[in-house]
Amino acid sequence: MSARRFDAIVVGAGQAGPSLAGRLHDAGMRVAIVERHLVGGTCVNTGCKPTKTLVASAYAAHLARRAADYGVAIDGTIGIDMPAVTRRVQKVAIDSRHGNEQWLAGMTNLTLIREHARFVGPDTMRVGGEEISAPRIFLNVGGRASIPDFPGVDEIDYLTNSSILHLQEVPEHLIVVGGSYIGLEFAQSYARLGAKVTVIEKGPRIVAREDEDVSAAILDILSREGIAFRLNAECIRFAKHDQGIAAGVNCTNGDPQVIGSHVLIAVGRRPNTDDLGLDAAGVKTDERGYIRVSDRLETNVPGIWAMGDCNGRGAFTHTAYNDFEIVAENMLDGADRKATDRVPCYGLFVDPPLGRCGMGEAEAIAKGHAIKVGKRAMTRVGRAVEKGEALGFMKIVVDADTDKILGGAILGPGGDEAIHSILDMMALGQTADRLRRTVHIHPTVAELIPTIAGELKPKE
Ligand SMILES: Cc1cc2nc3c(=O)[nH]c(=O)nc-3n(C[C@H](O)[C@H](O)[C@H](O)COP(=O)(O)OP(=O)(O)OC[C@H]3O[C@@H](n4cnc5c(N)ncnc54)[C@H](O)[C@@H]3O)c2cc1C
Ligand SMILES: NC(=O)c1ccc[n+]([C@@H]2O[C@H](COP(=O)([O-])OP(=O)(O)OC[C@H]3O[C@@H](n4cnc5c(N)ncnc54)[C@H](O)[C@@H]3O)[C@@H](O)[C@H]2O)c1
Repeated sequence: MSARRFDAIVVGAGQAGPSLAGRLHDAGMRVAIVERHLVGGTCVNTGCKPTKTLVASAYAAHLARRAADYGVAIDGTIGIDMPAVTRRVQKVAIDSRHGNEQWLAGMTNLTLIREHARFVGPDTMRVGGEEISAPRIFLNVGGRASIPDFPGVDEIDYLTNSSILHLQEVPEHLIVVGGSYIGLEFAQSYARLGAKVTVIEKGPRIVAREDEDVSAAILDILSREGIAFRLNAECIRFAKHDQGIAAGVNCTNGDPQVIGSHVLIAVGRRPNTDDLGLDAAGVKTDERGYIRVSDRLETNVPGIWAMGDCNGRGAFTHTAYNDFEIVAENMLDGADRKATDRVPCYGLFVDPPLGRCGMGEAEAIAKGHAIKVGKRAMTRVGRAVEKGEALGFMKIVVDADTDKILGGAILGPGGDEAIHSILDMMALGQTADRLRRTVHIHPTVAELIPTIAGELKPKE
């Protein structure tokens, strides 16, 4: 069988693939983009967009219940129309997906192939009943929920980040396994929509990649909203129960178990590289299946690149998109961009949100930095107080020897936005003293960032 020839093949229409396909197309190439499921990938269909839409509905419910705090009288009870919440969540995802599809359809020299792609050689892939080949292949295959082999897991109907977004009813008692980014966003959303929620986390604290003060503050905020936490939950196991599902949380002490109506498993992601035929192309992965890439995102096989979650260099939409920029500019504009150039950054969209950039205190110390830290509680941030949302804190971590900013964390109203004022200074390699001398708008949460940059204290 002779393969249909293209100038470039992009596998996966997630967060890097379509943008790259667009640039290659505009550069005059004949491009195939292969997508086996939904255009837009995880972020658009089952990740960022629908979850942040759900978070917004949950916030509205929360604020409505707090109306009296603001002197607003609501006559009657606050009800949740879950089918309407889900319709809204799905509409935002579907509109975005359709937008992406229309954009791709508008490219005359681009072919969207709705099939699973698998290598049969270093420049050839099987897609459905045909083979296609190109001198350049770009992998943007993303990842999926990892479902460990918990005892009993096959006997229950569990939810993932994908299926939970279609619920038509508020769960009576949602058990969330995994106390990290995915688990906590859903836990708070469903609690605010009226579910009883228990988070089961095997580690001693939630969001363990964060500094301890961040984990503790988020635990406090979520606990105050009535979410129950079972930490140090070793040997998680499941069984059917008269009232739904029983989750065993501690094998050593026998019985302790949580009985819930629904279980969401959110214990991490795994890359979609196991069914890509990478061996046929000779592309190497690490022991967890992430495709090994150089800083320029080239695999070990010339002519094959890997972008986004599947290369293990980032796990976010903005890192996937930045991967596209790196590959496109290096190839088409003669640039020399690298994944190592970017300052790590992300949000955790519980309410109030956490904005993060660079290193935390623990990481900075572990990497050998002597550090200074500036920190301020949201109770001392005017805008947070005025909004009636004075929860959390902000902090900045600075190298004590060079005064260079190493990282920041803002947990509080607008923390996901305000963090960019620290992030941009870091991207420009600036010092805390330079940040201290900037003037920020009053009254904002970001207004106090120069102030904390001027109140740094040495930290052991
Ligand atoms: C619940 C949840 C919430 C999230 N929230 C945020 C957030 O707020 N902010 C943020 O930055 N990130 C968030 N993320 C992470 C973000 O969604 C991902 O980092 C991002 O989607 C990665 O993009 P990608 O292009 O690498 O992969 P994906 O978006 O996963 O796209 C990969 C595509 O490749 C396709 N594919 C895979 N294998 C093949 C094959 N062999 N042949 C053909 N097609 C294939 C898949 O069907 C998929 O469409 C969230 C993730 C989840 C799960
Ligand atoms: N706001 C965002 O940007 C956002 C939101 C959601 C997801 N994401 C991306 O998706 C990725 C995956 O998120 P996640 O929360 O699923 O995974 P994660 O890897 O961040 O956390 C998994 C959590 O589950 C716990 N865990 C692991 N195995 C367990 C077990 N057997 N039993 C109980 N608990 C267990 C871990 O200790 C950890 O707390 C994140 O790394 C992030 O990059 C980003």
